[in-house]
Amino acid sequence: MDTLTLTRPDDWHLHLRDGDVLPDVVHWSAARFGRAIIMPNLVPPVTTTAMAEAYRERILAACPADCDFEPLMTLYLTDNTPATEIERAAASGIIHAVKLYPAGATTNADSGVTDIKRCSDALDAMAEQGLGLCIHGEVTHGQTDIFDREKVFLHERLAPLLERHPRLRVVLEHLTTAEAVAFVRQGPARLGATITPQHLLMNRNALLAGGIRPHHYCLPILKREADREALLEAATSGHPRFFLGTDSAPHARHAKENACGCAGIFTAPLALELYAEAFAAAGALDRLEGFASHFGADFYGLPRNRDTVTLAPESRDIPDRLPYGDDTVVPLRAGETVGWQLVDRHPGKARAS
Ligand SMILES: NC(=O)N[C@@H](CC(=O)O)C(=O)O
Ligand SMILES: [Zn+2]
Ligand SMILES: [Zn+2]
Repeated sequence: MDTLTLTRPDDWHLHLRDGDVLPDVVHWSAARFGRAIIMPNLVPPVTTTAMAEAYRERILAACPADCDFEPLMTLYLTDNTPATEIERAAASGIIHAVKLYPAGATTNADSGVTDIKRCSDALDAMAEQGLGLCIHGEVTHGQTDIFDREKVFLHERLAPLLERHPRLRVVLEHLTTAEAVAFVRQGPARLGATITPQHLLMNRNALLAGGIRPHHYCLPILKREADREALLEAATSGHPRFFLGTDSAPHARHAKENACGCAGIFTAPLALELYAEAFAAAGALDRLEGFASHFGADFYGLPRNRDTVTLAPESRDIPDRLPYGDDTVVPLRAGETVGWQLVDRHPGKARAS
């Protein structure tokens, strides 16, 4: 089979963490993607423009010397984010979205929003400034079944939010259900969505059948096979409001292999390769470039990348563990293989600006 050359893709949902693990994490993404939307759920969260600027500098310092990776920063929305902070963020030129974590919904979401109506001023300012809202779309009230949290969020939270803020651009992150796919399709042109490789390749059997697999635990949690099929259909459909967002989310090995293991799957070392696998299995490799390299940039109003990456359909072994500061991290497919290899990157040629 032939190699596959694509416009260099971007990752519209990425966790890089901070501190001594940063150099161990960022190079994987920088080798594959031109830009990435960097999630702000650090401890403490990135709630101000000044914090985002400092974090961006730390990311750039941790990048390999020859890379031209561009971190697109985000702000962490809280009940108290003032409209002035949104204006500062928009004026900074380095912040490209604001992230809504419903309080308690996921990893480091404790400072998230308790009631989105408290954020009306900030959301108005975002619509005014053209700054989009990225959403972890799950309700958090304890009684809602974990498998229903996304579905309930769509109708109880997202639909009213879109109505109250008719000019706000929204990205519903990491879709996991057929309901979410339908919601986005029926939604307005200002509603986009990202899809992860794990949700294209696995259903909840991969988490729970024949033993519990903590490295397959992420939020929103893996759903049924019918949901996976709907996601794969959406991703490979050529619909321009579905685009790539890996949600690569590293955690130290012991924090995952734990009686109370935390949520997040580390896919950065093989993320693009996993998408190629999913698209190849669907017979839709010709649709990968739109999903991975065009639609996200178009939605964010940014120029498409000019350079390319090349993948070959050759099996690559994935190590059991990878370095993670003083610790190790277990990537998806640890001790197994992925069916594609990154063979070449043609760097240097900048994006149109
Ligand atoms: N996806 C996850 O399971 N975890 C993410 C947070 C998130 O994106 O919800 C993380 O930061 O670890
Ligand atoms: Zn999330
Ligand atoms: Zn995430």
